[in-house]
Amino acid sequence: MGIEIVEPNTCIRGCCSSKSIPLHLPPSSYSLLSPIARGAESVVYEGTLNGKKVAVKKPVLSTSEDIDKFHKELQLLCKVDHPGIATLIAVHAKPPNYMFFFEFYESRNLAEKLHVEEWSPNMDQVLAITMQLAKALQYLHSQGIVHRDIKPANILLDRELSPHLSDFGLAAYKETLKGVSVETWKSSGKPTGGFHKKNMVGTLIYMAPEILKKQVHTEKSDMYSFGISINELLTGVVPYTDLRAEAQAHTVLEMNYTEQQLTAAVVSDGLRPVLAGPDLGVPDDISSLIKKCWDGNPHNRPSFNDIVMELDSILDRRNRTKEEDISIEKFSSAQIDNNHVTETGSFLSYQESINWSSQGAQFSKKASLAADNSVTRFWPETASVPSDYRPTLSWGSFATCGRRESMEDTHFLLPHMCNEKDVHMFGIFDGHRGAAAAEFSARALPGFLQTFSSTHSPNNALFEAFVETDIAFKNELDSRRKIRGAVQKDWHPGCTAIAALIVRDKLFVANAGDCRTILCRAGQPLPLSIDHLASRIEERDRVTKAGGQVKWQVDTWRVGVAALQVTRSIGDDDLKPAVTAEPEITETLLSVEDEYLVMASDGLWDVISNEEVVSIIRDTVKEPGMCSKRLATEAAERGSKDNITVIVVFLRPVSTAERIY
Ligand SMILES: Nc1ncnc2c1ncn2[C@@H]1O[C@H](COP(=O)(O)OP(=O)(O)OP(=O)(O)O)[C@@H](O)[C@H]1O
Ligand SMILES: [Mn+2]
Ligand SMILES: [Mn+2]
Repeated sequence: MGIEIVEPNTCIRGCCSSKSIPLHLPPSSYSLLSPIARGAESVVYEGTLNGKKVAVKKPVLSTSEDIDKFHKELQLLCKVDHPGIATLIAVHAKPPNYMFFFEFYESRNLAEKLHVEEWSPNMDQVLAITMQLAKALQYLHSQGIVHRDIKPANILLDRELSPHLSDFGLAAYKETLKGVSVETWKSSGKPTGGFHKKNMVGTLIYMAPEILKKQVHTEKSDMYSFGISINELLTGVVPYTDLRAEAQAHTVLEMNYTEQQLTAAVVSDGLRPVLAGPDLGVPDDISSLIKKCWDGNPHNRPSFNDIVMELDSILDRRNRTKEEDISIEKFSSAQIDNNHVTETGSFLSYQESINWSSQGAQFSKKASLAADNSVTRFWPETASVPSDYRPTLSWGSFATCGRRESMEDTHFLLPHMCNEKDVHMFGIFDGHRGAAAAEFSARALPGFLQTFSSTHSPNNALFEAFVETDIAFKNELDSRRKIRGAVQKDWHPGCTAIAALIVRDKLFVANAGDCRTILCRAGQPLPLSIDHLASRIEERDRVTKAGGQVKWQVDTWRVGVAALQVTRSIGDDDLKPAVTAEPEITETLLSVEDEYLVMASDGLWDVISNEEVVSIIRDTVKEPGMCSKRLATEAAERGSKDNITVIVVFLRPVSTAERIY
């Protein structure tokens, strides 16, 4: 890229040097644009270097130990060069600015790709990624380097979706690890915490049992994390938050465990995530390779030389059977074509075949197309004194139909909405009289919000988005009602809805119905919505004034002939306008005291109080998906009879130490 290497090309201490990577940059050659990730140990920016888009990793350096760490990471990065490893282009290794400049990888990290975008790769893509990673690790190990933090969040994908291993913050030379063991440490007499922080590195769910047992970290632990990560790639679920639990693993997977219990289960009971198997179309040879990688005994795990060889022969076998398949396919598709004409009409009835999600998505698409025409951004920064505070988000969700036969809850997760780095939105919809309204709204509402973002304040945009979603759904139903037999005339599906919108340091929660959002602030739950139930006097009055009927029926106050318990909703057009779609909205200024948000459908709040939610999370691995699952499972155990959907959004970075214990 034509950056001149200024001799001597060494760091200021002289411990790092490189022939090809410039270690000194003229300040005019680079600039930092916006931050794209805030980790526990660094901030990663999008930036430019000599006009080229790059990722700039700027470690947080507060102690001299941190600076040692920077030099250690740099020494390693100067040594490695492999297509499966994130490419270091240049470095600024002089005080006060310590920065790594990396090739920019456009398609995010694998964790976001799988769990935020909900990407489901096909088997060819999985195998290509697995092979490239295995080769990168084979190379690293051949150089005597152990990575120690292999996990999907540290696997970056380029445009072609090829993986590049990144984050050498914990990597080390094999021989330097040999000196550290529980024995040598014990004699030094330091408190236990120090040992854990320094040596129990990585993220709990990817950690090999020997590390959890506080034995020494060897290169064999990389194979373990590799196995867990590839299994996650195949199943698409975060380890131990799996719905597809097999009977034998089920007891522990009920999520009734704390970090310590999970550790104990992994170490002593040999607990592992549910293995990707034939039900997902995963061939046996791949399943058994994963099993070998996560064997409890490090000596039984294959080396990366073995793994690459095994993958080679798996790919080989696959290519051969593919050739056979193609000839079979040609034959059978010809047959289907012949039958096609006679078969029409024998499919599902029309009513069943309406896909309400995609109807909603169409509205969303139309709305966003309209919004794209204006160049305006989402609520651009105004002149009025904005605070510097920006929450650092991580999010996860869990949804289960619980004891019900069908699932009528839906939700959406839209962090960094429309590529706005400081605008995020999350929502839950709890359907009744069918799932149609919930399915429609989860897709339509974000699109409407977007349309109003250029003309309305966040408050008003949320309000209008709820109202417009309700109108769009009614129109959609009405037009179906005109087609004979399309939908039943007396069918009036509805849903409650809650949406949380974060715009920089402000949080807006809009609610219609009995989903609920709480904020954990300085360890205490702060409710951000009030349930709209007919049992509330104000709501009962409002409904009656608007022409609705509220009666005590069976066990509680209910609205109309439909006997609805909630007094606000989207849909329910037989009860409009009394049961309004107009939300109540709260506005909260966020600050460092704010820890996380919990949003959930009434299936959770029926049996768990706000305070209990906070104390359960206190006791759970600080991973939002796990917290969500733990809460939902707890609610199910306590006898909740409803569908349960939970979203947890952390607002502060969770340090590596907290993630472990
Ligand atoms: N070269 C890159 N191109 C695009 N995105 C990147 C790049 N490097 C890092 N990122 C983004 O920044 C995130 C954090 O990077 P990295 O893991 O190197 O930082 P960290 O501070 O060590 O984080 P952690 O909290 O995981 O220890 C990555 O998960 C990825 O989303
Ligand atoms: Mn990382
Ligand atoms: Mn790191």
